[in-house]
Amino acid sequence: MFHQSAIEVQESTPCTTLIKENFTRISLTLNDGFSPKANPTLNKSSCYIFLVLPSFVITQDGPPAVYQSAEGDALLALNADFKHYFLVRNWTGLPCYFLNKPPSRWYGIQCLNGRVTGILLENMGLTGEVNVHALVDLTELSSLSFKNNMISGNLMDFTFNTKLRSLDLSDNLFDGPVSNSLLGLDVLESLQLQRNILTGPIPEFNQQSLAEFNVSDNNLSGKIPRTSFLQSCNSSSFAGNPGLCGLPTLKTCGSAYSEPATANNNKNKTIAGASLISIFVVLDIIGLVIVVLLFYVYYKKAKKNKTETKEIKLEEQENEKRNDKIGHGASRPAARGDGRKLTFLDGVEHFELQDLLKASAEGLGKGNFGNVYKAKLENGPEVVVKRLRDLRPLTDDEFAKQMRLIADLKHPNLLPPLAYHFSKEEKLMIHKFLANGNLFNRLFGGRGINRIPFKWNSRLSVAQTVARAMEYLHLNSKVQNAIPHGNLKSSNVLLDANEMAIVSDYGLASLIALPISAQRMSSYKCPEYQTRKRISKKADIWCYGSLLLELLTGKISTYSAPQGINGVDLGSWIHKAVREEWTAEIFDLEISRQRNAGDGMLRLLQVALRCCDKSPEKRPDMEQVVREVEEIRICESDYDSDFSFEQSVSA
Ligand SMILES: Nc1ncnc2c1ncn2[C@@H]1O[C@H](COP(=O)(O)OP(=O)(O)OP(=O)(O)O)[C@@H](O)[C@H]1O
Repeated sequence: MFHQSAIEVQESTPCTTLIKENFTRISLTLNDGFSPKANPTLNKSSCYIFLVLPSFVITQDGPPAVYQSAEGDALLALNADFKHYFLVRNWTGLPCYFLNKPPSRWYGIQCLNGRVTGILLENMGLTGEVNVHALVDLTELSSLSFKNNMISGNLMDFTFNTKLRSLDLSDNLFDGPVSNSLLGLDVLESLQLQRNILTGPIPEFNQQSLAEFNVSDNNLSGKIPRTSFLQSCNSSSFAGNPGLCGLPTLKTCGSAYSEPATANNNKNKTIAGASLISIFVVLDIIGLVIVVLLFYVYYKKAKKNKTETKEIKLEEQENEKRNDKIGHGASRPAARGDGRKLTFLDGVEHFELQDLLKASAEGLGKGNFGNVYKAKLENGPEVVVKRLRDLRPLTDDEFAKQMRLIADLKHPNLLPPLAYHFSKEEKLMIHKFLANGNLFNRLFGGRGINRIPFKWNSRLSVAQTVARAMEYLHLNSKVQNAIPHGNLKSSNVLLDANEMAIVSDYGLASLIALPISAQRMSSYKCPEYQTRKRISKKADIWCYGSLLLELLTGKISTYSAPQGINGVDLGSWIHKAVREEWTAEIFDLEISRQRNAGDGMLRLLQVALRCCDKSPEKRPDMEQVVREVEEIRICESDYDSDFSFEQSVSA
């Protein structure tokens, strides 16, 4: 039983203040969309607080529980770090509020008795840095998974999460050391930290509870501690950390990692040490002189940097003001200093960086490597400006060389860069603007009543032109140490005014640091990279096959799904469909109804499946692919009729 009373809140009364001042423990019953943190002041007409007495929530499936505002606040702070459009809309109201079924409506949050016990936010493309202290108030947390996102920053402090059993932060961009606070988690059963950018030594994990442990593919270094738990792990748990040594890996450690001294050799060391004291005194003096010198140099440098930072800030403010003046919401690229110039790859200066900054700009989207803007130059063309971030450290010359190599690839179905800008603060690529959008949107966007059908002939033509462009790249690319395209997917196939496919975003793999390209580029999603960390130009072929599967099925593939959208593992799905003989459902209805399309669709499907073969060696090369897709004839008539499957798919 509980009693309700309602008080009307004065206009502009901060709800949090009211709660704190009047009641020690209260529960709130409010409309969705309320969050004490997000809406500290509520409107008089919309804010009624129903006090629930006694002061705890009666849960329907457990003992009474107190609403933990600190837990709610901790989750909202996480939400603010991620700024994920879905979570921002979904995490409203109160988490773990049990008066209504289902008990928790916050996506990814598990609750028990009104407390947060689990956070499962996997494969969502989450970005941002999580505060190190983000979890201190989530003391009932038993499982946490941020698996396969793009979260960066140091690992969190887990000191207060003593009930944590399962922690999965794999496939992210966490850097810095493995937190020692993990050693205090006595019930931890599974720790998955693989495929991040963690550095430093492995702490001495030895909890009895631990059953699963993986820190592979980071940048960890030093000798693996000789605790019984770590020594019982398989060497694959440590693989892909070039700096790690000692058992269970096969890499022996050099003398720098020798065992701690025993009592016996301590004695010897003491004797030898006495004779070395005088040497150390001399070395100390030399060291002191070096330290003083270093301080002096550092001080001079810091002073210089401070002046430079101030200059940059002033310049950015100036740019922002200028953008405001011409009324553009998007924060656009700023550039400064000596590098205040654009380099045109055809050798002719068409406009200046300043013209670009003055032009009216419109955000086109946020790619995996930075924001993309359309800029309309005064009396000039419309261009696309791509701000590149997360590049590996490159000199001016290295960047210029890669740009030149990319620009030298000339084919009617490739979109070369027009110009670039390289400075310490900003790396930009400029392309011609193509007005008809990209293949991803053409295939999957606007599937409503007003949709203009994307007919078989157009799809086949896209398949053929993309194949030709890819063949050219494979035969001519000289971009160093990288697969020729590296990021082929439907959003990187643009359409010109005649729906002709133009392939973009090629050759960038050489500019991006490996852990980042492995996270974000479509070619790294191929099976051989997922299982064995192997990558070759055959990954491009796999991407091409995956693109064909999207064209044929009208379904979004996991390999190209943008952040926040779930795709389908199309290769497995089709094999299942073939096995279970419901082949007619494989093809997108928009094309399967078309007369004469059947034979061509089946042949293209066979090419696609061979390109997607799990074994890279069995995939055809691009020349062979071009021959096969060009043999498929464009239909003379492109009208709809019932198409029945007389042939079976032999995959
Ligand atoms: N030259 C262009 N003309 C028209 N639209 C473009 C052009 N270049 C990019 N776009 C559009 O801008 C958006 C962002 O492009 P971008 O290539 O950065 O991101 P993405 O393809 O989603 O991911 P990735 O960074 O992995 O390539 C996409 O919708 C893309 O189609």
